[in-house]
Amino acid sequence: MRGLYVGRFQPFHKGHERVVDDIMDDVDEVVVAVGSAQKSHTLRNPFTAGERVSMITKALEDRDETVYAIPVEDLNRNAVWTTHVRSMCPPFETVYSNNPLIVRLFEEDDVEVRECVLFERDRFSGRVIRERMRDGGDWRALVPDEVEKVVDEVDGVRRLRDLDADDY
Ligand SMILES: Nc1ncnc2c1ncn2[C@@H]1O[C@H](COP(=O)(O)OP(=O)(O)OP(=O)(O)O)[C@@H](O)[C@H]1O
Ligand SMILES: NC(=O)c1ccc[n+]([C@@H]2O[C@H](COP(=O)(O)O)[C@@H](O)[C@H]2O)c1
Repeated sequence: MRGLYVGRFQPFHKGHERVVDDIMDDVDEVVVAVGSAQKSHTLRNPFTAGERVSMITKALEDRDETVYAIPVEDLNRNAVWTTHVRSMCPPFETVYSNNPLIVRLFEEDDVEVRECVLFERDRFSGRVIRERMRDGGDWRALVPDEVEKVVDEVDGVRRLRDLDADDY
């Protein structure tokens, strides 16, 4: 059985890692859909799809279960987005999400949706991490070591600081 977990993962953090580990208790393989794949180089979406795939693949490579990290671009038609996701991913039976739109779209498609338990959401949040990167706070403690390496490899903190605040 495969489970689908959708997010933007800007960046992939320890809260996401915990969710994937919880999903692995339920299913044999996890499909991580890297949403808004076309977006990068903005304050809300600083990292490319390839960089996010690299973060997820490396952070989870020591797990026994197979993880597929698949970029999925946004579509200007919510009504057919689930079909679009299916067309990009290996078959899955269950979706894990707290995003109300995603829950609704998959439930209308008769797919079982399960809630993700939030893990220290006040710290483990993409927004908090991006703000710390910009402001010089300690973001490194909030992401897996492998994600820290990918951010450093692409000089991600400097990229974020150079971005225009109006892009958020
Ligand atoms: N700390 C966390 N614990 C458990 N689930 C989380 C946590 N943070 C995010 N999630 C869940 O992971 C999914 C994907 O999250 P997403 O990529 O939007 O990260 P985020 O931290 O919410 O980022 P942002 O602050 O940029 O919106 C969502 O369903 C979200 O609810
Ligand atoms: N019509 C669409 O393209 C559509 C619909 C629902 C969710 N999504 C995407 O799913 C992802 C959900 O992730 P977040 O939980 O980070 O918002 C985002 O990338 C969002 O753009 C896209």
